[in-house]
Amino acid sequence: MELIDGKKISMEVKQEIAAEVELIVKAGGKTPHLAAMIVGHDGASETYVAAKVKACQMVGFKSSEFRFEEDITEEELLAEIKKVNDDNDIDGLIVQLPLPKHISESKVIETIRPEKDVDGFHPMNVGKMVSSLPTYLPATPAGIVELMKRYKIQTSGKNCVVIGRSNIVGTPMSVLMSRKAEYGDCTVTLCHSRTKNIAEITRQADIVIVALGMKEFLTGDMVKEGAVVIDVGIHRVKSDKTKSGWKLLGDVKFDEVAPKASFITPVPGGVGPMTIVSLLQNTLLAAKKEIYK
Ligand SMILES: Nc1nc(=O)c2c([nH]1)NC[C@@H]1CN(c3ccc(C(=O)N[C@@H](CCC(=O)O)C(=O)O)cc3)C=[N+]21
Repeated sequence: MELIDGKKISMEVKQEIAAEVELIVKAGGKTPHLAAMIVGHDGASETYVAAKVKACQMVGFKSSEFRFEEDITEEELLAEIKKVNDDNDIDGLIVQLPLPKHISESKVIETIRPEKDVDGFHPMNVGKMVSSLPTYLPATPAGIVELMKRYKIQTSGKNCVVIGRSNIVGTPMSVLMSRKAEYGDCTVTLCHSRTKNIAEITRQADIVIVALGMKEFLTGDMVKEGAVVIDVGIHRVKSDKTKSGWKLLGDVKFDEVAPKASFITPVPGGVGPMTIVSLLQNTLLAAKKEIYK
């Protein structure tokens, strides 16, 4: 079993991005600028946005945070997004999800200009992805692909099972793994809450990508010997064994699955750090105007 070290790979990619930013700035180009909007005071969102700000600093990007109270109206939030759309200094914008119930996520996503949608959530960019056109790939799936590429994991012709059909992970992940591109080329099965006999399906998988948001869902008996296992889940649970009193668990029962896996991502230190790196990569593409000229 080999552990896929997302922390280490994310550092390597950040160094590559930093080197490129340095060249761009030396040549008189624009410093890439990523903006994040966050509504309310959710703990996990705070951690994530703080990590994003730190990552921007590491690679030499400018970053901005826009914070709003839980009771901001949808109209007000959309107006704020339009301001960022028109701000020529800002290359990329992400609006931290989930949003309070009175705000429509799809309206928010559709208000972000596709040129600045570095999450890759706008229907225009989703459509381009599905059509194999150049676009910003959704951050988590793109990070997973980057990890598997760097560990030289062969995917062509393999059986890939994705568990979870969210717009931000499961659905785009299944698209990326199935398409005929320089990576992917798998036979993909997308499982979800209505799937029958899920263990029977996952036992056929050469690659299992688990993104359903249920703590320790994938158990040892559900995977075959030698499978590649990618854990997208992140759950904070109480623990009396750690200094902070908390620990993180994934969607995979790590201790049972790891001994059977050929490669496996840990939580933390697997997929999470790569999500942030993908946002940086997309922001660099946005600053260079490589997707939308
Ligand atoms: N518009 C939007 N875009 C997102 O990309 C987005 C979002 N909303 N909402 C929430 C999810 C979640 N997400 C994570 C990113 C990094 C870590 C990460 O760095 N995790 C560390 C641990 C961090 C910790 O200690 O909590 C790790 O796994 O090693 C986790 C989760 C991005 N998301």
